[in-house]
Amino acid sequence: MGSQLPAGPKSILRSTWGVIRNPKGYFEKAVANYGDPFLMTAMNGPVVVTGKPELVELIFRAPPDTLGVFARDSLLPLLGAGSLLLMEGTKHRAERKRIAPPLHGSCMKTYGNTMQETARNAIKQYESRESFTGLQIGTDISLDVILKAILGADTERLLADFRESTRKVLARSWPILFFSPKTQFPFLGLSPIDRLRSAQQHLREQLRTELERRGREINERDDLLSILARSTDESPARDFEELADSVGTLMFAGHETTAVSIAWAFYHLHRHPVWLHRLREELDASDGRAETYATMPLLNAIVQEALRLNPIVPEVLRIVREPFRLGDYDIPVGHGVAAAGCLTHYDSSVYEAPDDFNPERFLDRTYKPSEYYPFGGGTRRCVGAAFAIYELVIALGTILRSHELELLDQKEVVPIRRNITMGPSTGVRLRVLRRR
Ligand code: HEM
Repeated sequence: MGSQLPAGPKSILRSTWGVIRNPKGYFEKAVANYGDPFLMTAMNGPVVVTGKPELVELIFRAPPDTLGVFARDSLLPLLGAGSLLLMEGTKHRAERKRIAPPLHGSCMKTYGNTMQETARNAIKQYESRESFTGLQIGTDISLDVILKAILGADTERLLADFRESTRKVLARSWPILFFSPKTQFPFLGLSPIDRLRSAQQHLREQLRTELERRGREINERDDLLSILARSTDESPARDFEELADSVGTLMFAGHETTAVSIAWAFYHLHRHPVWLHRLREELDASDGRAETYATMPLLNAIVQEALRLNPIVPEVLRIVREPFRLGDYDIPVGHGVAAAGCLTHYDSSVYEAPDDFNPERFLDRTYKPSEYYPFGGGTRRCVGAAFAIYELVIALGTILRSHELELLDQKEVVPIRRNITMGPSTGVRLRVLRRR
C-alpha cells in the first residue's frame, strides 16, 4: 500500500499565482521545501507534481484510460468537445488516427519548401527595420506555415483573412481564462470569455464558408482541413462544430508553441556566439535545401537544447481516472498528476551543468522520453512534434544562413506566461545587421 499524499504548499491563491507567473521558480521552491513529488492545490484542483524521471515514466506509461485530461471541464468552453486536447478513450484514439498520418515524419518533405519560403519572406520584411522580436518573426512564420498546411492556402486573400482572425483568437486567450473557470462568465458581450467567443465565432464562420466553397473538392485535396473534413471508412464524418474545434486546436497548438521556440533559439544562439559561429560553419557547408536542414546534427542539437532550457509547456498534466500509484503514493481518482519538464530538464543527475546552453549534450547522446519531453509523452504526446522540429530547423537554418542578426536585449530574458505557454519576457529583441 502507498502512503498518504505527499506534503506541499497549502495556499490555493499562491499556488495558482505561482504556476501562472513562474512555474519553474515556484516548483523549485516547493521541491526544496517539501521534496519531489509534492502536492499543490491550484484553482483547477489538487495536483501531485514531479520532475523525477522515474516517476515521469510512470505517468507517461500509464494505461490511457487511467489518466485523462486535466481540468477538462474548464477547458471545454475554450477549446470545444471536438478538440483532440480534450478527448479521451476511444474517441481520442480515433481522432489521433485521423490527425496523425499527415503530420507524421515521413510526410515532412511536403511542407519543407513552404516552410523555407515563409521564413525567407518573413526575414525580408525586417531587413530595414530598426528592430523586431524573435516572437514577431516566429509568429509570422509559424502562423503562415500552419495556415498553409491546414488550408492549402491557394489564395493570398484566404490566408490573410485567416491570419487576422487567428491572431485575434490568440490575443483574446487570456491566461486567467485557462487557469480559473470562475473567470469564464458572460457580461454584456464584454467579458474576456465573451470577447474570446466572438473571435472564435468569426473564425468558425470563415471555416464554414470555405468548406461550403470547397464542396466535394475536399475528397481530392491533401491539406489538413480537407483530410479532417472528409469521411472515410475508418473516420466517419463529424458535425461542423466538432470539425471546427479540431481545426481550431491545430491552429492554436500548432503556431504559438513554434513561434515561442523560434524566439528562444535565436536568443540562446546570440547569447552564445561560439555556437552561432559553429552553426554558421555547418550551414555554409550545406546546400541550403529545406530537406537538408533536418539532417544537420548541430542545427538539430541547438533546437533540442533550446527546447530543453525553455520547455514551452512547463508541466504536462493529467487527471487520475482510475486509482494510480506514483512511486510511494496512491493518488486518488480526481487528483491531478504533473510531469514538470521545467524541473526534469534541469535535473543535474541527467544534465551536467543544466543551466548552461550546451547543444553538445544532444550531439553525443540521446535521452529517455522521461528525461527530455518538450512535447509531453505517452499516448497524448504532441501530434505535431515532427512538424514542429522540421519547421524550427528550416526557419532557423534559412534565416541564419542568409542574414546576420544582432541581439538587442542586454539583460537576461526570462520566461513569462503568455496563455498556456511560457514565452520570452521581451519577445527577444533583434535587428538585421547584414545580408550574408
Ligand atoms: C515547438 C512546438 C511545439 C511544442 C513545444 C508542443 C508541445 C506540446 C505539448 C507539451 C503537448 C501536450 C502533450 C502531452 O499532454 O503529453 C502538445 C499536444 C499537442 N500538440 Fe503540440 N507542440 C508544438 C507544436 C505543435 C504543432 C506544430 C502542432 C500541429 C501541427 C501541435 C499540435 C498538438 C496537438 C493537436 C496536441 C494534442 C495531442 C493529444 O492530446 O493527443 N503541436 N504539444
